[in-house]
Amino acid sequence: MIAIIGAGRMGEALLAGILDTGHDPAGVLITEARQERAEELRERYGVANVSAAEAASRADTLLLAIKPQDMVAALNEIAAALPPGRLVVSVAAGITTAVLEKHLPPETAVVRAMPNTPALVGQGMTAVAAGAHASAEHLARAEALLGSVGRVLRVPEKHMDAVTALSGSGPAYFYLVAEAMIEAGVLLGLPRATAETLVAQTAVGSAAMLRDSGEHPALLREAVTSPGGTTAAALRELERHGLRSALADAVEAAQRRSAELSEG
Ligand SMILES: NC(=O)C1=CN([C@@H]2O[C@H](COP(=O)(O)OP(=O)(O)OC[C@H]3O[C@@H](n4cnc5c(N)ncnc54)[C@H](OP(=O)(O)O)[C@@H]3O)[C@@H](O)[C@H]2O)C=CC1
Ligand SMILES: O=C(O)[C@@H]1CCC=N1
Repeated sequence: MIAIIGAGRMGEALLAGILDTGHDPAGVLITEARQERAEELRERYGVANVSAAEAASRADTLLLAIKPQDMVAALNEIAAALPPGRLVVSVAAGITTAVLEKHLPPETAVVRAMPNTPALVGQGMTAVAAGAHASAEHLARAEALLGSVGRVLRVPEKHMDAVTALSGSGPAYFYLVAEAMIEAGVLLGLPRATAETLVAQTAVGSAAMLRDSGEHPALLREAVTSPGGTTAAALRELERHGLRSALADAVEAAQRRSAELSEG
């Protein structure tokens, strides 16, 4: 039995992705504070909403997808009802395995994970790091669960804030670029629907080549850039506006924020 504590945007992405892989909804519980939201998820996915204490007592694996700011209160609720031998996986930004362990019964196996929302369509990217009491079997169990909704990479925990800044928040950067490109197409006079189709498929195609061609992105970009052509003219403008340093500053800010969240 799996319990997802906090079925907000990330919790739902994981829930949908896990069920899509053929997992029986009867084997998944959710704990959601708002009744209306719980009812919506029950109707959409056929999963039952239970209290944190019931989830803790019934599920072998607890997946914590609540906001970092709500984490300590939720851990205290869970700890009171958690039998020995359970696995607790947290996807909360910034919350270290040490903080999780501190608020759970001694020796509890915890895994800190950082997924992203493309898990919803089975294309997630998750990094995992084991806590002090998680065995190889626990880590493998967390990897199998998150691997059902995309790729999983083991990283040392000291890299988790950087991972959060790059792949956890990363989809938002791509969506912002997509949004800006669509608006630019509209500015050039394209119908909005046409601009949306052109940008979405260009993103999908570029992502597939980036992942599957084995080529470095710089080489893929060069292949698009014909001498004296349109792409070179566009790229000069992107460089002039500091796209690379804007991204470096952005991921540094996200990493700093992730580290701050662990301070409560
Ligand atoms: N969104 C993303 O792309 C990613 C998010 N994460 C992490 O996932 C976590 C959730 O983020 P996100 O989904 O964006 O946020 P949301 O606010 O959408 O989801 C949090 C959910 O948890 C519920 N909740 C709060 N307290 C409790 C509690 N004690 N018991 C049960 N449910 C509770 C909230 O209910 P209510 O609305 O009523 O408060 C809400 O539905 C965060 O820790 C974030 O760092 C990680 C990777 C990517
Ligand atoms: O914005 C956030 O804090 C969360 C963590 C990674 C993506 N979303």
